[in-house]
Amino acid sequence: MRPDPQPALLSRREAARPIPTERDAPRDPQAPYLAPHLAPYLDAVRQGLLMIDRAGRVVAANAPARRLLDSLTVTLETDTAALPLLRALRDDTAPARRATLRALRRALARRQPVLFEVRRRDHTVQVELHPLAAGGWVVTLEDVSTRKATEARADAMARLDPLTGLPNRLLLRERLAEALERLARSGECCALLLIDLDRFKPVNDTLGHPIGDALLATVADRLRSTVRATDTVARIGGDEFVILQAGIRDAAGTQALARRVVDLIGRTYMVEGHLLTIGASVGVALAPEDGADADRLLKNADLALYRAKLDGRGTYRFFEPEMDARMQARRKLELDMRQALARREFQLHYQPQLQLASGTLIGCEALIRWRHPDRGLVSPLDFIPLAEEIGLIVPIGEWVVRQACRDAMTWPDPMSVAVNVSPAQFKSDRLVETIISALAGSGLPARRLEVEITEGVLLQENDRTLQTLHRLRELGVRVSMDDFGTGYSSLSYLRSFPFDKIKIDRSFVKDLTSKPDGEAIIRAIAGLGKSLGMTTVAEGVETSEQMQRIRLEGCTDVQGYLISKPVPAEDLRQVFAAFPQA
Ligand SMILES: Nc1nc2c(ncn2[C@@H]2O[C@H](COP(=O)(O)O[C@H]3[C@@H](O)[C@H](n4cnc5c(=O)[nH]c(N)nc54)O[C@@H]3COP(=O)(O)O)[C@@H](O)[C@H]2O)c(=O)[nH]1
Repeated sequence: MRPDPQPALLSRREAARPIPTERDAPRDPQAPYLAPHLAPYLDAVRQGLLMIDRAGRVVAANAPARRLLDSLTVTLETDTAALPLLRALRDDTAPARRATLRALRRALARRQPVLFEVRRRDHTVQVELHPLAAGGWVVTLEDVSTRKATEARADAMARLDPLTGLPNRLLLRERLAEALERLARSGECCALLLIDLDRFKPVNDTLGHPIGDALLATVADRLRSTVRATDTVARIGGDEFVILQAGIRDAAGTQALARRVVDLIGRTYMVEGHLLTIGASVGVALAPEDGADADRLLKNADLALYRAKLDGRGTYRFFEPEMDARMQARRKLELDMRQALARREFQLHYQPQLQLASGTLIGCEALIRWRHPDRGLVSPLDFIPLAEEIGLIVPIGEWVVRQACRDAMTWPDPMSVAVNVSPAQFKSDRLVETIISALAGSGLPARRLEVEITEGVLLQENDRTLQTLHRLRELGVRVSMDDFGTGYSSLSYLRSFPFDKIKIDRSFVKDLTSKPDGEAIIRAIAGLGKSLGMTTVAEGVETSEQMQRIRLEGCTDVQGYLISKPVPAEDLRQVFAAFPQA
């Protein structure tokens, strides 16, 4: 069969007709120029279909097209002129309408395809115009309401935290941008309160994630309950929340809110039968004075939060410009420290320890120094805390152990070397392997190495820490408890691990001559060491009188400026020569 030469939607007779004018157009809405035998097929198509002839008139429409136009409250009459019809497909909002009409006009003039959406309340119809090579247009209409609703729902979900239902970081940023824009117009202020939960991690780690999740949901409820409807509470990280306080006149209201947050979060929780206590640290930045854009405000609130944590947590701090300067200095120190190892800027000084009974030197404590290219010799007090915080203490500590073992190999046997080991090194899992490799690499016998730990080490993950200490002891390495008497539970730690040595903190030695109880404390510690079979070293001995008293109280060893200040490895030979050999 030969193909029909006529356009599919028109009968031969109809196609041969001249293009109707508005005046002579038939007015039967149910009878467009659709070939009757094709109508059922085209009516069954899901999309609406309109044909516009060269003269710009709608010459064919299927049933879905009519239905869709109906839903948009646009009446399609047979032989309607297309342009007014398209104009009637206006969006509800003026800017969208203008944009659509502009796009339409341009497309019609240039005979280019064009696609736009028409929204009427809960209806959205997508309209697409395709120019035909022979003149005229095909218009398709499609109801995209469901798809649009699904997209809108997904869009909303992408802006919410699924656990708490609070806005997430994305939505917070949008709200913050809106608030900052309003602020520029209205002269009002807004505040950003960055909230970090204190002691949340142990809850998660010890009781499991379901309890942690339930706790976070309750925290979210408490925060929601304490803000106004115009404020935004968001969750932007595991245990990080933000309150965007909008439309404030001064900082007093923000201060009251920050105080309320700290108090509210610090109250006890009952979660699935567990009585829990956590806390909150809050950093506050005000706009516009602390920043007129979202990034700066968040950064400054973070600096204030850092300060709140440094000041003991469970409190709030407002941003102050000096915080930024301090943070910059800290960042510079961090950058320099990261390079210091590779540039060999660290060095070890050694401070000898004297055995009182024999009068001989029995070993030295290794104390790190940093020879900074601009700042000169930097005290460990100025960089070890930061190195611990950022984890750099692990590689630095490794270097200390290796270097100390190498140096101690040059000293007379049985002189030992003591190295300070930080809590972070215990956490890293590498400590035992590092020590084994440092001993093997240097040839130093394990009995000549001593590890000094403080209470901070024993405070963390007790079982694992004790396991590590026992492994070191099995190797033959000695373990001593540093700064004894300064912590909360020094005594109880003596029961948890059989230390070889107790180092009495130098504050007790300082008090020896000035406070009446000074002597009694040193006597008690020395007695304790003796009964437990541990040696006792008094630190910070600066005068002969102190040494005399310490000897009388029963301490076995001393360390301090009286014997020698910490000196570089190359100066040790001189120090050793001043004392009798063991
Ligand atoms: N994790 C690591 N910590 C280390 C390392 N090296 C040092 N440190 C710790 O830094 C703190 C400060 O050390 P430093 O400035 O070296 O001070 C030590 C001595 O110089 C000082 N001392 C010794 N005798 C006296 C004295 O008679 N008077 C006086 N005023 N000070 C004296 O005491 C510090 C030794 O303390 P301790 O470690 O408790 O024995 C300090 O906490 C170091 O531990 C390192 O490599 N890793």
